[in-house]
Amino acid sequence: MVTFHILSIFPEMFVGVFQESILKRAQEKGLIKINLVNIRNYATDKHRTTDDYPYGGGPGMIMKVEPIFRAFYDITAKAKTKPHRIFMSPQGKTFNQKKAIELAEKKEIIILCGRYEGIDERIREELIDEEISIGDYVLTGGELPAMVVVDAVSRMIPGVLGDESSKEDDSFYCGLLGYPQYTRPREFQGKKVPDVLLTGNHALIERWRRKEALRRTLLRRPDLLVEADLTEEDYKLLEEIYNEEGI
Ligand SMILES: CC(C)(C)c1cccc(C(=O)NCC2(NC(=O)c3cccc4nocc34)CCCCC2)c1
Repeated sequence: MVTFHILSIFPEMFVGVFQESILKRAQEKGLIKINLVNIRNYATDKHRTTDDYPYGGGPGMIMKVEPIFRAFYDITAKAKTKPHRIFMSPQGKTFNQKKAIELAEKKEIIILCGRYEGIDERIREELIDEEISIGDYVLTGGELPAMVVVDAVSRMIPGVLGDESSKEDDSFYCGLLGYPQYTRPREFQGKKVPDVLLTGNHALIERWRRKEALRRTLLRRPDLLVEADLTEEDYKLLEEIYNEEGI
C-alpha cells in the first residue's frame, strides 16, 4: 500500500486522471491511496497567496515558503511513517523504470508540483529528499510529471496490474522496446500479418517477438540495450540481426 500526497495549486487537474481504470481500481482495492492537497489551503492571508515576486527582480513569480512548509508539516504529522519527499523538477534526476520500482517500496510519498517560475530555494534545502524530472522540455507545471510518476509507480505495486503479473513481468517491461503487434484483419491494403504469428507455434512466436524487440531496441534505442540483461539466446539473435541489418 502506497499513499501519495500530491501538493499542487491545481489539485483538480488530477481528478479525471485518477478516476480512470487502473488507478481507480487500485484505490478501490486499497492498494494505493491518493491524497490531493491544495497548497492554497495552507496560505493564511486574506487572499490565500501562494506566490510572490522574486528577490533580485526578474520575470514571473516564485512559490512562497510558508504555505508549502505548513502543508509538509501537516501531512508529515498525520502520516503513519515518515514520507519520502519528491519535488518534480527539470533539475531532477531523469525518471525511469528502475526509479518507479524503487518508489513502489515506499509507504508514504509526498510529491510537490511546481508552478510559476519555481519554488523558493529554502523549500528544496529543507523539505525535499529527491528531485525527479520526466524529461528535458519546458512545461507549465509539475502536475503532469506527478501523474506520470503515480501511474508508473502504481503499476509496480503487487496486485495493481491484476493478480497474474507482478512487477518483473509487467507485460511491457522487460527492458526492451515492444515487438510489432497485429490484430484482425489478416491483410489490410495489401499488407499482411507475418505468417509466423498465424502458426500457433508458441515457441516460434516467442522467438520471433524477442528477436523483433531486440532489433527495434538495437536500431532505435541502443542505450536501452546496454541496460537490458540479455541471455545467451539473445546474443545469438543479435548476431542474426546484425547480419540481416548489414551492421
Ligand atoms: C529541462 C529544460 C527544458 C532544460 C528546462 C530548463 C528550465 C526550466 C524548465 C521548465 O520547464 N520550467 C517550468 C517548470 N517545469 C517543470 O516542472 C518540469 C519540466 C520538465 C520536466 C519535469 N519533470 O518534473 C517537473 C518538470 C514548471 C513550472 C515551475 C518551474 C518548473 C525546463
